[in-house]
Amino acid sequence: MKILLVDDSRAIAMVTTARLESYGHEVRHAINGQTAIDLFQSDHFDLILMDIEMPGMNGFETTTRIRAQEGHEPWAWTPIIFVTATDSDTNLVTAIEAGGDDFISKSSPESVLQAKMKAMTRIAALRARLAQANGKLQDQANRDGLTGLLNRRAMDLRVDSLWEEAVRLGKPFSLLMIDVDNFKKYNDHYGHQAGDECLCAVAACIERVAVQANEDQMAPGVFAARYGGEEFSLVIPDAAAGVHVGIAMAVVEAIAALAIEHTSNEAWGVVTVSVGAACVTPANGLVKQVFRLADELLYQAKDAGRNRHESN
Ligand SMILES: Nc1nc2c(ncn2[C@@H]2O[C@H](COP(=O)(O)OP(=O)(O)OP(=O)(O)O)[C@@H](O)[C@H]2O)c(=O)[nH]1
Repeated sequence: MKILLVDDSRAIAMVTTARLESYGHEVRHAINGQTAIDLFQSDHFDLILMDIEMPGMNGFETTTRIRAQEGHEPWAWTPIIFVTATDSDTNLVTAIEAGGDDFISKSSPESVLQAKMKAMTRIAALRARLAQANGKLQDQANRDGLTGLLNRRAMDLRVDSLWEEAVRLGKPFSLLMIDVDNFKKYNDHYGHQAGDECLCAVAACIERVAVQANEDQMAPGVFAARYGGEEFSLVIPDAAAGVHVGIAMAVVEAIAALAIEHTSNEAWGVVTVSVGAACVTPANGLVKQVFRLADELLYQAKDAGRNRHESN
């Protein structure tokens, strides 16, 4: 385990560190409460061993502050064991109230410290697995099950905060609505399963355009999402005026270049998309107006014959 040892006595800290290292743990020492908080902010620990009596900020207050910091992160909980010379019931109650998990006396035999470390190692391993599982679940909740792109809910959440920032800083904000042309006919002709595969290929292609635009520094932070059905979005949070037009053009060309056969998309014979590309600069008003504008432009692209983009 990686342990943060908080103790105002260098001599005691040296002895404890040597013991813990001999059990195979990695130890960082904080000489006071503030240093402990600073280290906690900049590093990750599996366990904190916290002295109670320290000059200035004592162990209880340090713990309360650490817990307050953890409160900002869902699922974060670092076990804290108080280590003290005064092994009183009052100390135990205060320790738990302050957010501690256990209590050990400085006079405890080595075997007790060793046993507690074993128990904490198990908890640390469990926490790591839980954090990993939660991360995976969180990611799954944000992804569209078919295409793997961000889903509508995750996109809306991101758009809300990006829009707020763009309005606050007076930055441009662009949005592309991308719709597969004559997709009902594709399903009718090739079947629903083939339709699903086609949507996956289209999604991957849109994602590639987004990654490329990011890598080229053309549109930092651009991301793709499945808006719903056969409709996708590209959100461009901050790009120079006109960049949305270039990206819209790139999407239209890249999808046609996939050359996925679609005989009922008569003018082209392959799968194509239409794109409505809206840019508001500087961002102002409500974000739903940008969606409405992108939708209007998309319908103009459909009316004008499909396999094209319309931009403002
Ligand atoms: N295979 C498959 N089809 C889907 C999925 N989601 C939506 N669709 C189909 O997408 C089709 C969309 O049809 P329409 O809204 O009529 O649009 P369109 O045929 O693409 O015509 P235009 O948009 O005018 O070019 C419908 O047939 C939906 O069933 C999906 O996840 N998988």
